[in-house]
Amino acid sequence: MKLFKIYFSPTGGTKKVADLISGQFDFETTEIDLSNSMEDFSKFTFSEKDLCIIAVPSFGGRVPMAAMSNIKKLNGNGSKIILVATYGNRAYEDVLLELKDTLTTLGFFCIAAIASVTEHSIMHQFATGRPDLQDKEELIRFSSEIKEVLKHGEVTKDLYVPGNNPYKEYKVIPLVPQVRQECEKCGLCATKCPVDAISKDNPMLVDKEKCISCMRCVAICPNKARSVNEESLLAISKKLEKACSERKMNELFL
Ligand SMILES: Cc1cc2nc3c(=O)[nH]c(=O)nc-3n(C[C@H](O)[C@H](O)[C@H](O)COP(=O)(O)O)c2cc1C
Repeated sequence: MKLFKIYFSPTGGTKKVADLISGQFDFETTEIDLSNSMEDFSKFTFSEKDLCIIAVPSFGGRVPMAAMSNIKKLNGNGSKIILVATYGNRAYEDVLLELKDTLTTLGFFCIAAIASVTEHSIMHQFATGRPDLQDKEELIRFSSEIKEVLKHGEVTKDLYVPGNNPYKEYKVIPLVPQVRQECEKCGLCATKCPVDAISKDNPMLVDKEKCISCMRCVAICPNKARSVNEESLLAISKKLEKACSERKMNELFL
């Protein structure tokens, strides 16, 4: 059995979770980074003998569009798949259902789903430091349960995952990171932007229409030259404080 670890992880939280889960399976592993705009996603071939793990963050309760457009280039060919939604302690709403619907149509067999809380990539005061030790133990336990089900061939035919269809309408978060003088135009952000929103010739130039506010450029800038507007951040944080503050649990659907 081969394992494919497929993820969209602009700031690394989702990848941490995907790494943790895939690390529990002792199979030869191929990584597929859905944020790599240079990748040819149609080249990957899966079979009934394979196991895939797909992990994406909740962006407004939906699968990020940039991830979805690359997911749609995959061909499952009967491969089993574990669905993972990460979220910043507010809600993941329709992410697992959207993943399940899409991947089933693409020929994958959804055998399990996990919702995992990870530090909020915009408002870091929510779910700070997660996945923490307790999360890690839970994710390892979830993986063991999935392994048991696989071992005994007791996989459910029609996996239940929460969510609504029609899916929640995606509301764009109006937070395009700004560039400050510290920018040395090294171009790292332009190379790593999942939607090519930053000019490679002049990284000070950002296409606001293309930007998905994923915060990758903010997270990876070696000079910390990118940040979101403090006032807007404060206003959004205040709005979400109640919904995000109480510790949410990770969940397993089998
Ligand atoms: C544009 C955007 C929208 C988000 N929407 C939600 C949301 O609806 N609910 C939530 O709990 N967290 C939300 N988050 C937080 C992310 O889901 C969470 O931080 C995730 O771990 C980010 O993954 P990454 O570290 O792999 O980039 C959002 C983050 C971004 C950047």
